[in-house]
Amino acid sequence: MTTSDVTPVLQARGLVKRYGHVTAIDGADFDLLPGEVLAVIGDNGAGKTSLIKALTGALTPDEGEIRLNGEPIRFTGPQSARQHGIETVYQDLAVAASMDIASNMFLGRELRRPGFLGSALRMLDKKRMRQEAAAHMADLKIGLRSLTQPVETLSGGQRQAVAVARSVAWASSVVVMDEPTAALGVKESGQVLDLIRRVRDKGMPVVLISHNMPHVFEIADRIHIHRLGRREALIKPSDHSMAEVVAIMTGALRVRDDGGTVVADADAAQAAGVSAH
Ligand SMILES: Nc1ncnc2c1ncn2[C@@H]1O[C@H](COP(=O)(O)OP(=O)(O)OP(=O)(O)O)[C@@H](O)[C@H]1O
Repeated sequence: MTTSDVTPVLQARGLVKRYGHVTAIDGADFDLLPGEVLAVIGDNGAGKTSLIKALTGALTPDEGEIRLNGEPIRFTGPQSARQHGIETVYQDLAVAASMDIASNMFLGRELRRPGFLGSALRMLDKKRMRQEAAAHMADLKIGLRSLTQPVETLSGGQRQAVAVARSVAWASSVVVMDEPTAALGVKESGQVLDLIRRVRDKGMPVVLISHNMPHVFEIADRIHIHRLGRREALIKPSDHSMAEVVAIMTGALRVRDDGGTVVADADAAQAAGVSAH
């Protein structure tokens, strides 16, 4: 079976978003296949954030179509995307620092005690939240000593693991991660990359926005290269060198339909030390 036979989990065609005279998304396409880690890369200002916002309901595109599991869909906001199983892990490690790990897993989706205690007195079912949080952590092989520990006592990598586990627990279709290793050291980044692999191996497709080319090459099944508001290329890391990918991202090389490259800007290609093939 080729990739063209598979229905993408999340797909976009011809997305456009204008802010006054600035066109942040300029006819962008997007395809995320089941079970893959798709890296989204591009220069500063290329429009990655805007594209991801459109795909996660945080902005409404002016034009174009989004499909979820083959069905056209319109998100009315981030909540609507979440209801459709799309969870986003934001760059700023969006966790409530003073709350414990289990409470963070259920932030905004707290479980109430059964019966009157929950429905009338709104009492939380802390025991069940801890049990379920522990099960999710174990499922992703995240080793944390105690789930009653406040998140502020965790390392950056552990916090990121909590944020990832939370989104995986609630996602039924897609997990989007915005620069998940940006704030982390080498060892912690490695642990988060391992975690992303485990998420993928559970069958959950991951969209990974990253500026870190070694991380992208280490973990991505395919790379969506964004340039000037649209998808410039969709490639496999095994088919291209890192220098080529950077050259495609900056416009020095262009990808042909057969996957080869042509020089689009001779000076820039020479400066980047790449040639067409
Ligand atoms: N709310 C907004 N109002 C006006 N212009 C915007 C807005 N959001 C984005 N833009 C513009 O759209 C373009 C794309 O921005 P976007 O943040 O999507 O790029 P990016 O690839 O994510 O960049 P970076 O990697 O630097 O975060 C930029 O020129 C930006 O200034």
